[in-house]
Amino acid sequence: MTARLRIAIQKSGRLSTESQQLLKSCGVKFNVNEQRLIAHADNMPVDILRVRDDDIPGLVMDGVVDLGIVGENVLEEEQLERECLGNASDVVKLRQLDFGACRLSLAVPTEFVYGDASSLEGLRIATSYPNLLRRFMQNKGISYQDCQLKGSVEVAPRAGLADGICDLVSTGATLEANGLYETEVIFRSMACIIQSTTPQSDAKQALINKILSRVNGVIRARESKYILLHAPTETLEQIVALLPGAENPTVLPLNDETNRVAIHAVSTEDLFWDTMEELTALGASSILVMPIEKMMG
Ligand SMILES: Nc1ncnc2c1ncn2[C@@H]1O[C@H](COP(=O)(O)OP(=O)(O)OP(=O)(O)O)[C@@H](O)[C@H]1O
Ligand SMILES: O=P(O)(O)OC[C@H]1O[C@H](OP(=O)(O)OP(=O)(O)O)[C@H](O)[C@@H]1O
Ligand SMILES: [Mg+2]
Repeated sequence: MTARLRIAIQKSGRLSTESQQLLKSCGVKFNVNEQRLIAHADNMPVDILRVRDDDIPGLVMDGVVDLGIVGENVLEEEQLERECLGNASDVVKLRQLDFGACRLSLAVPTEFVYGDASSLEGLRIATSYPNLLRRFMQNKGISYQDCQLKGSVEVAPRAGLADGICDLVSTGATLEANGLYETEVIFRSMACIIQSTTPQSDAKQALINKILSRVNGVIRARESKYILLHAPTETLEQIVALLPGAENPTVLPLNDETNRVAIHAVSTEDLFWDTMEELTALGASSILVMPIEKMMG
């Protein structure tokens, strides 16, 4: 009997819904019970472990689970931490995913006059990412005082705990709400899927390859659109040139029309309103932009 593949995802937080959605889109059928930390897929030998995101890199590095979905920020921080302690920190990053975009940034109170990172020389910086912060400051040759907090880092300056912070930013709304401004990006991050370096049985590796190939297909499909339109033959070339990434569209005749054709194309990018307007100006009509559910080959 094949041992079940174990995949760790965040239990609840910024990555949990999209991690579950991604696996479901790859055909892994499971139901999450809020009380249970493990969900068994009923159509594949796959178990989903729902844990704190900070624990995911370690679980993969230690071979407790086979795959994990986690932010690159958390992965990099854990790798630096383990390297610092002289512990093994190997994982294989299978691919970056298309969600969880954020950046780890330095930020200071609005009234702080910031020139460059050396403005923080000798000051206290609050962070949940002490290793990423240390690497950045060491590379710049700047010394500072470390104030490690697990959460609510943004309130540290106002609470008198620190002079600046190093924390995750996406829209910047949290910084603004706390009277801080972003001064320096030290790490850019997306969610990623990682694999343990522990050798797998052939059956398990085949299942990992299958899931990865489906992940690739799901993400390619999400990044693509199926476009249908009618075009005058005389502006056909200009119209095709406007369709992003659609090098070889299908061109079909229209019933009872000699000077207009139908174009079917897969575009690797979304078609924005501006392009739609340019297409119409070139005589295109009946323009349909449709989502693609799956892609392969
Ligand atoms: N504002 C954001 N926008 C997008 N992605 C984010 C944002 N903040 C964090 N992330 C990404 O999502 C991951 C999880 O963020 P979240 O805030 O849910 O973590 P957490 O509070 O540490 O959760 P846990 O309880 O699992 O430890 C982060 O490590 C980062 O990769
Ligand atoms: O720039 P913004 O769009 O405001 O996002 C940044 C905030 O998002 C994350 O926290 P989250 O809201 O996930 O809550 P948490 O602090 O409980 O993890 C992060 O830790 C920041 O606090
Ligand atoms: Mg966490």
